Amino acid sequence: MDSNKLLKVEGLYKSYGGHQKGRERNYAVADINLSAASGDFLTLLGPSGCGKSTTLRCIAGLESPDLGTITVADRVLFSSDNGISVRANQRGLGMVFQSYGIWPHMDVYKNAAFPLQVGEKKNRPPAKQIRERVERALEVVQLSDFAGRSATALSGGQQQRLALARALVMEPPLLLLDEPLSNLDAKLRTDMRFELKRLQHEIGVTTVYVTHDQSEALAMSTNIAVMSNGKVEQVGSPREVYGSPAAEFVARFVGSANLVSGTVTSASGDGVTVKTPDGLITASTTTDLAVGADVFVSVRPESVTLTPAGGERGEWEGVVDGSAYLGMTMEYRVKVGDTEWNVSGSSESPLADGTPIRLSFAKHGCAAVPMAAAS
Ligand SMILES: Nc1ncnc2c1ncn2[C@@H]1O[C@H](COP(=O)(O)OP(=O)(O)OP(=O)(O)O)[C@@H](O)[C@H]1O
Repeated sequence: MDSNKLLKVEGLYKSYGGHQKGRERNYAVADINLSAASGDFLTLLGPSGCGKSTTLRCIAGLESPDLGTITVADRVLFSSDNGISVRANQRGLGMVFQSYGIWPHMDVYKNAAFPLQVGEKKNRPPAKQIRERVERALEVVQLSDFAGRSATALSGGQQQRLALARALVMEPPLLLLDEPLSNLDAKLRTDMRFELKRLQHEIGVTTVYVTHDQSEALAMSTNIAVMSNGKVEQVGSPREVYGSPAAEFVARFVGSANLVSGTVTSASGDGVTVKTPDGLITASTTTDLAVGADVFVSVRPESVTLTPAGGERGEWEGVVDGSAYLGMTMEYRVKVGDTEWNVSGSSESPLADGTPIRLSFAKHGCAAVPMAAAS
């Protein structure tokens, strides 16, 4: 793994509830390998229970892993091989969780200053430095004008920013955020997405972010680790995991892709042709797929073009089975053979339900992934 990385998680395993002799250990996360370069925004994305929070809590020092190594800025925080386990409050990391943990009896300034004022007096920074750091953090999150206000008199978004300020006063090398936007209403959540990304970029603090919301992950991250069942399925840029999923789970979970099964009939470089019951389709792939391999082709709704069809039935012909007007775009349900497809199209000249149509595909929106053994 690259030694220039600010965060390195290697071979991380964590099980809960002890181990019963003779039974196979049940890992909440197993063999997690992750890294983040300085300034990266790494998101752990996956469905409930896949192990995102466990991974984050192991990095924070709130859980003790069974095995593995965790290094931040060349400092080993945990190593099962070397018996190292630095306590959470000694790791110097910034954390914000779903419940912001803001003290209701303190004003905004005192809340932000709190982490610098706890602990033994001899370890605290001098008062002048505390003041400067708190003022800087409140300025970054644009709460300077609220310093004297009671924390309970803040809106949800302002409380979220205060929690962030409190994590930033420590000037941590790494910021850990566990679903910090999940308590906000939909509109504020979208606003805070931009805000958080702007802040993170401005401060340049390396961030690990946990969410199950794929649009949040796509909008904010430099890298996304897609997790399922305690494992990392793929790590890549938002464009990579959305446009070139490497595994069936990723294709299903990220975006609302159509998955069509078929067999590879020709393979060249990074492209394959796949025979499906409804026709041939050309797709890109990031995995080595041989002729004869069973695959799924993931086709993004926006990569399909619908044109009215008539006369003889041929390849990739179907019927509009439902539609929804979404302003700029139309969302269509299209019946092709036995399958229902999701297709988005322009709302300028909408197609009526029951219209016979032909589907064509943009190759860059079609990605072939190996069929998972269990499916
Ligand atoms: N304290 C615990 N004791 C026992 N099992 C736990 C504990 N915490 C988590 N688990 C289990 O470990 C697995 C991973 O949980 P984790 O909270 O890491 O998932 P997650 O992806 O963060 O889910 P969510 O999005 O719902 O928070 C789950 O099966 C969960 O039930």
